[in-house]
Amino acid sequence: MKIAVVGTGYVGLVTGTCLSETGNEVTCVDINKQKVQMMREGHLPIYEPGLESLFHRNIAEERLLFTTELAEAIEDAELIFLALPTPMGDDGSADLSYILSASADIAKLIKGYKVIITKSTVPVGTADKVTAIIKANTDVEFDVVSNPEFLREGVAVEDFMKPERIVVGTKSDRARALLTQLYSPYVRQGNPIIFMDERSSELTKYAANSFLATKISFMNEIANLCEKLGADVDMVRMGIGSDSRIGKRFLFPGIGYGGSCFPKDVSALAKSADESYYDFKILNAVMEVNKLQKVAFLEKVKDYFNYDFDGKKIAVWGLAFKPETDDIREAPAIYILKELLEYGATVAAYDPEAINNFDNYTNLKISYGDDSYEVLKDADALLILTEWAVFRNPEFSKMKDLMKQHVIFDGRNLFDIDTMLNQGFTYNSIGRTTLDLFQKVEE
Ligand SMILES: NC(=O)C1=CN([C@@H]2O[C@H](COP(=O)(O)OP(=O)(O)OC[C@H]3O[C@@H](n4cnc5c(N)ncnc54)[C@H](O)[C@@H]3O)[C@@H](O)[C@H]2O)C=CC1
Ligand SMILES: O=C(O)[C@H]1O[C@H](OP(=O)(O)OP(=O)(O)OC[C@H]2O[C@@H](n3ccc(=O)[nH]c3=O)[C@H](O)[C@@H]2O)[C@H](O)[C@@H](O)[C@@H]1O
Repeated sequence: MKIAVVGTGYVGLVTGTCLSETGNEVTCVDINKQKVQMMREGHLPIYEPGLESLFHRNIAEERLLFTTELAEAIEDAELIFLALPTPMGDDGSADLSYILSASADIAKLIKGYKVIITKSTVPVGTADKVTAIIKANTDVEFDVVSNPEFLREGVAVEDFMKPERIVVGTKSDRARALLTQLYSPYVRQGNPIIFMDERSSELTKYAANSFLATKISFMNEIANLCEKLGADVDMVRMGIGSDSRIGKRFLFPGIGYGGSCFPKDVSALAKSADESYYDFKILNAVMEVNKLQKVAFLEKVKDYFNYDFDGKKIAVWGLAFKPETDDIREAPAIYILKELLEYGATVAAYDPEAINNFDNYTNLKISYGDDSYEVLKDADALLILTEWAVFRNPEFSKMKDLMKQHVIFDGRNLFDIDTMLNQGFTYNSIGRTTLDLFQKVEE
């Protein structure tokens, strides 16, 4: 099939590449000229495990092309995917301007039947808006389909190639047949393509992200309670996760969810509810808990140093909002590092992939190391903010040789508490240790 993908970010580039992998001819279009040039020269603009080999293979087979010209991308394509940003607007709702203006541009260019497919996360009613805009600009036949994407960064290729489900919102039989044909290679293991109306499909995406965010905020509150009650959240997590009605996944407490999606999507759903005069109480609590989680983590650090970071060096492991990505959008590290600098600390940070993005985006006056150990030299404490695999099994003796004070604040519960105490570290993690325990260790 001939396909156009509009927008080549984390979703568009993975979608385009994975659709070309099953033999489709895909042209990806982006307004960012530098990015398109880079991809034409065979370089990936993002770090995403497993993407590079597929990207090179399909470029070499001439099934994956890149352009800055919308007209060129959509000319022969029957299916046009919109993988454009839908960022959080000033009032917390989803900003649809990219989607609506691209739809108008597409409408002015199409000459024959097209299916315009929204992959971006968009509020309920967007398919209707896109349909109205296209209708106002062309007499050509078309269908608008909602096809939300559920991939996770870091495992995006695997998620796209073997999705647990594909959701398609359309009332058109013609579009349904085309999408069934397109996606059949991806559901050979029997995972369903779930067809529904456009509005239900649009809401499914927000409901999924909001439910996962709710699980995380719930566990963060359980973790906070564990610290007050002297319980261990990892034990509680295993205890409840083995109940299949609850499930093991997305129960990890930490320093709050980040990324380009959960924060904006939970907010957008709450805003949609508001606009419909529905008070979605749970969502408001989910956002509030998330906002406070990183604040509470930092509060422990501030407490430990009596709010005085004069002459203190803080080492940081992890800047990305999660491991296996270079994405730093809404990463808790941004808030935490800004605050540490405000309080006068010197900060040295290491992340395997996200340093460039972090530095370009925040421009903070911190130093960056080439590896986990470099940043530890003379550090008064280490903060672990992202659970990259490379941090999981460090040489503790080497760490101690480098650090001035053997203090670790672990925002991702990477280590066993007894091991850390035996190694001689003052160790604080999420929902497992309390400041009281610190004091005991020091006595
Ligand atoms: N990042 C993720 O893991 C997931 C994101 N989504 C949703 O997918 C959508 C896209 O997200 P990302 O890929 O993360 O965004 P992104 O910000 O990484 O990429 C968007 C791309 O669109 C390009 N662009 C902007 N205006 C354009 C135009 N008029 N024509 C052509 N290209 C244009 C930008 O230059 C950029 O390359 C959002 O709605 C997001 O909520 C859904 C599932 C997963
Ligand atoms: O709509 C989207 O963009 C995507 O959002 C999330 O994917 P992603 O943001 O890539 O990452 P997740 O693995 O979901 O993690 C999100 C945040 O939650 C945090 N998290 C996750 C799981 C957990 O148990 N605890 C926890 O704190 C992570 O550290 C991270 O900051 C969803 O998992 C995807 O299904 C969805 O397609």
